[in-house]
This record gives sequence, C-alpha cells and structure tokens, in this order.
Amino acid sequence: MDCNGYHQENHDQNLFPKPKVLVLEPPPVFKYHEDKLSQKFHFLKAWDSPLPLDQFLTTHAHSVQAILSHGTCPVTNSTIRLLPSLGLIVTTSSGLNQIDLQECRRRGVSVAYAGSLFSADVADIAVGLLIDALRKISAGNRYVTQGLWANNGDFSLGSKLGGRKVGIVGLGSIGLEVGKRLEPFGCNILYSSRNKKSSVSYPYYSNVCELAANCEVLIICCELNDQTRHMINKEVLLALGKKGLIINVGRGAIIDEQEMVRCLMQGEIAGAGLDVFENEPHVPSELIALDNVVLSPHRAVHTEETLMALVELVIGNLEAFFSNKPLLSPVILDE
Ligand SMILES: O=CC(=O)O
Repeated sequence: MDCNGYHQENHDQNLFPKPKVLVLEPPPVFKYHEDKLSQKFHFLKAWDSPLPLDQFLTTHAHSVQAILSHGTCPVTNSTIRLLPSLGLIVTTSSGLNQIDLQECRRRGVSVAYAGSLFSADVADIAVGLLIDALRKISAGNRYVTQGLWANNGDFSLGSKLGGRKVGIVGLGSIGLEVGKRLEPFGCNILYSSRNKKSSVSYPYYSNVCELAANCEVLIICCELNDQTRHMINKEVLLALGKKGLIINVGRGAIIDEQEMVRCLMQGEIAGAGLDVFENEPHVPSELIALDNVVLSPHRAVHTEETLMALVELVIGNLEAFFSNKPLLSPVILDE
C-alpha cells in the first residue's frame, strides 16, 4: 500500500476500502459507465445529498483527496478551499474554463483532463454542422416532415461546400482535425490562433476580425478564457458579413450570443451551426425559431466509443494519483 492508502491489486473492500472521490454534479459519463467506475472508487455524490453543498463538503472535507468533474460543472475556489486534503481534480472535459486553475496552482492541486481524446469527434460535428447549415439538411427535414413538400411548397437553394473559404479560430488539435477534414472537400482554409503554426501552410491572421473579413465561414474551435470571452463580437460578425456562416464547437461564451442572435435575425450574417451556448442548457428562443440555424445539445464530444476510452482515462488518472504515479493526462499549470 502506498502513502495515499491505495492498493492497486486489492479488490477486497473490507480490507482496503475504495478511495473516495467527490462528485459535485453527475458527469455525463456516469449515465453510461457509473457501474464500472464504482467498482474502483467510492463516489461521494454531492448532488444526491440532502445537505447543502457547503455542509456536505465540510462533512467530508478531510476524506476528499480527489474530485471527478466535467465540462459544465464549476469547481470554484470556495469549493477547493473547503477541501484541505484535495490533491487532484479529474475532469472528463477537454475544456478547463470551469475550474479555478489559479487556485489549483496556488494550492498545488493537480488537474487531469481529456486532452485531445475528443478532437476527432468534435471536428466531425463541426463539419456536420457546416454541411447542414450550407445544404439545409435539418431545414429540409422539417420541410418534409411538416408536409410542406407534399403541399407543393418551395424549398430554398443551399450553397456549395467546395471552394468555400473557411476561417478556423483556434488551430489546436480540434482546429487541425477540422482543417484535415475540410481540405479534401475543396475548402480553402485560413486560421487565427495565439501563434502562427509552422506545421501548416494555411494563411494566418493574428486578428480574428481580419480573418472574418477574409472568409465565408468561421469555425470556432478555441478554448474559453479571459482573452477569448466574447471575442466574436459585433465587429467580427459584421466583418464576416451577410453571406457568412458561424459554426461553434468551442464554448458558447466565446461568441457574444445576444449580438449573434441580433445579426442572425437582421440578416447581418447568413446562418449558424451551434453545439454550445452561453447559458446551457438554455438556448435563446430566437435561435430555436430561426430556420437558418442548426442546433445541437453540446454533444460534439460524446460518442459511444470515445466515452469508453474516457472511462479508461478517468480510471487511469485516479489510479495513478492514488498510487503516487504520474497522471496519464495532466494539465500543465504554468506559473
Ligand atoms: O465540451 C466538452 C469538453 O470540453 O470536453
């Protein structure tokens, strides 16, 4: 047994109790794989307790060494401060905006995340939303299922994907996968990113507004942080222009959602394909009513296959932590 009280080969709960892991809100992975996770760890379910959160945390304060979190579950500095034994936060997300990383750094709490596990799945959805928005697949589905086709209605023309100038905002692992998929369709890829990438020959724009002015589609693939919050504002949307489409698989708050809704309603941009929203699961009713908008419930990251791989990664990270081994997918918390 190691100093964290964890014995990897042991399965006898009576002799060696399972390590306790705090869960603030049920992560989506619980819905499918809770049994598998529970074979290894004892989950303290804050949301299931009649106690108010603070009281629940205070009750378990000294026994919580690890938290299992997910993309829309905030782990705030007040939560971290109530847990003096906390050493690890494992999030099932690639995004980290929901965790107070500064407090983790200050306290020496490690963080593990999904890394690029979802990048291919997210890129697939980005391309799917783009094709849907251009070729009106969802709108066509509504047209048929609402009986309009049978009633000799008129269905408007879509636009071609090939030859389109696509601006990728954030050329990390998701953005690169999006580019890789769209090149064979004959799209011209441009991008903006914190830094110019030597691995690609796509034209680079350090300014997102200039990128928008030079492309017909913007695909948001970057992370949400203080620099990117509302980075896609009125100026960028107007630069994208009346024929422009916006696709978002990053985080809702990267776009000024109110401004985007206004631009869509007033025809200042042509359409949108959105997997993420500012205030999930709330989606502005104006977006729901628009026929030129394709909506998806923040599911770009979830496929059966990737969730299986995610469970293994979560288990691997927790086991590594409780046996004092290096984490499988650590977040590097810079000074
Ligand atoms: O959106 C989900 C994630 O960040 O993994």
